[in-house]
Amino acid sequence: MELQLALDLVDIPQGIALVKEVESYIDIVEIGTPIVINEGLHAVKAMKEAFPNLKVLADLKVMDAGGYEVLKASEAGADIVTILAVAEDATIKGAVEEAKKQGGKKILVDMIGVKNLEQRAKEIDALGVDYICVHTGYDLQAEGQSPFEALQTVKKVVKNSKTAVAGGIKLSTLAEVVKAQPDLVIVGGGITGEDDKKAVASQMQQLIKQG
Ligand SMILES: O=C(CO)[C@H](O)[C@H](O)COP(=O)(O)O
Repeated sequence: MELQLALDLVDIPQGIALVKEVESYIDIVEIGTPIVINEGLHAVKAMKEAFPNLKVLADLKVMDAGGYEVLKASEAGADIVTILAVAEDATIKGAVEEAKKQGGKKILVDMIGVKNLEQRAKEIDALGVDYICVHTGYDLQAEGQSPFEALQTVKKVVKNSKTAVAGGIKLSTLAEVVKAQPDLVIVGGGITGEDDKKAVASQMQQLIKQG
C-alpha cells in the first residue's frame, strides 16, 4: 500500500516547500487539478526536477484526447496521469496505449461522478488501466459524503487494476481505509491542513505499513 500526497491549493514554491517537509513519508506527490489549471504542466516539471526520486502524478482528470494529454504530461515528467471514468472507453484506451509508449507511465482512472460504480469499475478494469480510484470530491465532502463504502464496492469487482481511494481522508479515518486494503491512499487536506505535517505524514506512513 502506498501513500500519495495531493497538493491542490498551493503554488509551485509552496508545493515544493511542503513536499520537503514530508518527503520521506510519501511515495507519490500529486499535482492537483487546481495547480494544473493555475500553473500548467510546468508544475509537474518543477516537482519532478525537485524530487526525482518521488513518483509524480498529474491530476489532469482527462475527459477527451486521452493519448495526446498523456503524451504532454509524460513529457513534463509525470509518472502517473489521471483520466475520468465517465470518459469514453476510446479515450481511456488511448491514454493506456500512450502511457505504455512513453515507457511505463501509469494511468489512474478517477471514478468521481460515476453512478453505477460496480458496472463501470468492471468495464474499466478490462481496459488495462493501472489504478481505479474511488473519489469523493470536495463538493460532496461538503455534503458529508466519504469514499469508504465505494472502496469496498470496487474492491469486490476489480480483478486486474490496483485500487486507490481519495476524498477527505484524515489520520482519524485512515485505519478504516487501511482495513479495506486499497493499493494507494491519497491524502490532501489531511496532511496539508495540519500544523505538524511531518508528524501526521509519519503516523500515516506507519499505519499504512502496518496495514
Ligand atoms: O482530486 C482532488 C480534488 O478533486 C483531491 O486531490 C483529492 O480529493 C484529495 O484531497 P483531499 O484529501 O483534500 O480530499
